[in-house]
Amino acid sequence: MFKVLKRMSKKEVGYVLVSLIFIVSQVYLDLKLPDYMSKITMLIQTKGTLHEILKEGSFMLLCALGSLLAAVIVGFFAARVAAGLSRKLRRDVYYQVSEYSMAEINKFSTPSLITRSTNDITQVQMIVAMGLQLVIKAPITAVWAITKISNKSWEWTTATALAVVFLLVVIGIIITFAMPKFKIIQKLTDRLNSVTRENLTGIRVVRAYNAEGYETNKFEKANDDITKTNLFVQRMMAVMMPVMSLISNGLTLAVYLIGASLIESAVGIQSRMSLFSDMVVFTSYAMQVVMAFMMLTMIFIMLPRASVSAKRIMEVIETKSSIKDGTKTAGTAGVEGTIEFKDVAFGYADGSEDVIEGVSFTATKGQTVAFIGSTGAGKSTLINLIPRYYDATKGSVLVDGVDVKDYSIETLHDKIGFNPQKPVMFNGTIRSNISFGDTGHAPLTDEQIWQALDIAQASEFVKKLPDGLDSEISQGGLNLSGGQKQRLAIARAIARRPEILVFDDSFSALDYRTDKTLRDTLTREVKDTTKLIVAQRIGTIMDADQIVVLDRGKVVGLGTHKELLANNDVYQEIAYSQLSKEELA
Ligand SMILES: Nc1ncnc2c1ncn2[C@@H]1O[C@H](COP(=O)(O)OP(=O)(O)OP(=O)(O)O)[C@@H](O)[C@H]1O
Repeated sequence: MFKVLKRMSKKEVGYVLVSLIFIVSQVYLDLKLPDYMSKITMLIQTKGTLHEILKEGSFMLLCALGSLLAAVIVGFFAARVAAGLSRKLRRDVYYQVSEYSMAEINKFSTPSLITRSTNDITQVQMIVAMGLQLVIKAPITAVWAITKISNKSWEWTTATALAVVFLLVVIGIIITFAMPKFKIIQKLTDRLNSVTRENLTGIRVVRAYNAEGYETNKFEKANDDITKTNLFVQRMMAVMMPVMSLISNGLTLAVYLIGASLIESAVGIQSRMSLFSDMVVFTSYAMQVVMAFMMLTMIFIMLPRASVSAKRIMEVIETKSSIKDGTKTAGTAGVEGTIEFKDVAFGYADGSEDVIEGVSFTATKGQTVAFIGSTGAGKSTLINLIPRYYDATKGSVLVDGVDVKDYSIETLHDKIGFNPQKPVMFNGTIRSNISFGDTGHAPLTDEQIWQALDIAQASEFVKKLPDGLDSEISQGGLNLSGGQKQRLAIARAIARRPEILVFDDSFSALDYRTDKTLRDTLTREVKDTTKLIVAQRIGTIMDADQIVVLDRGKVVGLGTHKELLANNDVYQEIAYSQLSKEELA
């Protein structure tokens, strides 16, 4: 929690300090009220004039108004500090996560990162807003009120001390039982998010497989768990409030009982009067002490959950990306467009088995290099090493003759047009999706966008849309077909005008004819661009300059279609399972 608070800006610290002045004034004014009450009581008993009573009453009213004003000002500053801090935290989390490699994102999981940047930050915001008012006010009030009553009758003081002890016991019980529950609430929120997210993103599959019941059970379990935990905590709170009232009312009663016996045993009207006035004042102060402890209890209730949240936020902020940015902003002259893998190995987790081993090959400028292999052979993993979504654990990946680790990430990504296995579309228009991403080139003209769409075989369907390039694309491209999304994603990569184009199974949703036309157009129109193509279909890669055959993470064949068909068992097996001898010839 402390680490989170340290992230406050100087201005916010300034607000806290100013609030401090107003909090002290508020406590001072609140504790002044009983004095006026005492004076008014005395005046009434000693038959003071109406003018005198009104005068004291006006001061009392002014104090109350002053206290109210101070409370409003503190509330205003507290809200500003809390909102400012949470904005900063959201920003810090966002920027940190943007720098994460896939390894860190997988480590936290997407639903957890979403909970951390929303719900967890809200918890911290709430505790800061309330804490600023209560954490500072409660102890000041308690100490100040105690000093005010300590010189009165010891019987009354003892009664107050007993009430405080009771309060501490209640707080202790709450901390012991509720705190562990609060700690798990955030984890349960993560789970609920994860289950809901999975169900929503996979809704079509869920329906198609009549798996609503199964998914509902999963959701109900997550929902029940969080509800039970919340109920437990709320019940504790529900018991706590009446117990607190009981203690404070019991204290008032005790003060009056003690007062009655003290007054009875006092001699003379004057001393009785003074005792009565003391009793009224004491009750007020005692209430302030009890109130202060109640405020502290509120903090104790909220603090554990907020500190768990703060820890979860700091975990994200303090986790550094395993991908360290390099410094180079240019490749070696004369070898532009070259990609070289030198004895590369990679495993997903520390100590886990390598899913890629001893991979070596070179693709030169303008070449098309294809990767083929059975499911899980490591094709996607291999090409993910080029834009450094993961870093090779052994060997090196060179782009333009320079190790990818030595490039600044921005330079490296500017060289690559990467097309992941699942095409990703963003909320916006076709234009915004194609001209997505700053490449350092001038902004794309409509002509360039249409050219990219032409190459990607997407212009035909875009032209048919009523708003052409300005047609809306909904989040995730839900209003597009799988093939349309793939073509737009391919157009986006081409439009970047990169040195290297990487297609991870990007032609799978295209029919054979479109697949062939697209590849022919690519070869013709972007002939100087190096193309790396991962594919399942032999037809897609037959014309490649080089084909890398992968099997269980190892290169088991390297050559042209003809060479591999003649002498590579794995390639032959894949090829003959898809096409006839005549088609392959
Ligand atoms: N994020 C990940 N964490 C751990 N293991 C992974 C991860 N992604 C892939 N793997 C494992 O790495 C191996 C290679 O997977 P990869 O996705 O590279 O195969 P692929 O050849 O592209 O398969 P496909 O053709 O089905 O896409 C598989 O055994 C897979 O289980």
